[in-house]
Amino acid sequence: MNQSKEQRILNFVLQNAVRGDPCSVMDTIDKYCSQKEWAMNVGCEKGLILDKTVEEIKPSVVLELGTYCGYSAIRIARLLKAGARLLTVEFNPEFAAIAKQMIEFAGVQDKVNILEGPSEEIIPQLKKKYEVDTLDFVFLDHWKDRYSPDTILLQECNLLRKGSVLLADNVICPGAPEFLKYIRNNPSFQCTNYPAHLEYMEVQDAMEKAVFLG
Ligand SMILES: O=c1[nH]cnc2c(O)c(F)c(-c3ccc(F)cc3)c(-c3ccc(F)cc3)c12
Ligand SMILES: [Mg+2]
Repeated sequence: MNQSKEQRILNFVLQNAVRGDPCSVMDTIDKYCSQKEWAMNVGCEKGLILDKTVEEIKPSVVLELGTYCGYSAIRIARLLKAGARLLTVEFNPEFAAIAKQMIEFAGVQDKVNILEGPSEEIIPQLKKKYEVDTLDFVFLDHWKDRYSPDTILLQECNLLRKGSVLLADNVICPGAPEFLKYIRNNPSFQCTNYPAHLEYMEVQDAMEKAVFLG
């Protein structure tokens, strides 16, 4: 049975990156996806915006929606302080299996917990099943139509506290107009837009940061 693109990306990393070196894994994925096969990793330009946000917040508990191959999970986990943890949600079991291997190869598995399933089912379980009190940082990178319902769900589940930061990928390409309308018109959020480019392409994209004001 021929391999998936995601399996090819993993194999390229296993053969070319340095085990236990997160930057080497990120660089190797970026190399493969810019030179051989495009894939929807956040990439290096938007990845820098993600890095700066994580470094600014110094979060203890992070939620990522949309693991894919684990690129941004590795990107975030490498910056987390001792004892801090990343919960990353992926509904596609093939992607989750690839991400698990990618995260282990990078050596950040002790900081990362991959939760397989739809975000709308997992978010309500975070407090009781995953012992989360509140989230310091949420990276939305799953499916644009889920951005606003999941943001509402996070609030309903009391998972946000004053100062919790949301960062959403792809608000221009493919675009999340409903989310932008919701979050920018909501007095409980302070929004900032970060123009960038679609990963590995010369196409406009942007990330939106939203700080929960409580
Ligand atoms: O779905 C996504 N989740 C997270 N990040 C994504 C991302 O960073 C992307 F760049 C794209 C993208 C954008 C433009 C394009 F042409 C192809 C894919 C997608 C995406 C959008 C529509 C789909 F039908 C499938 C994938 C996603
Ligand atoms: Mg994305």
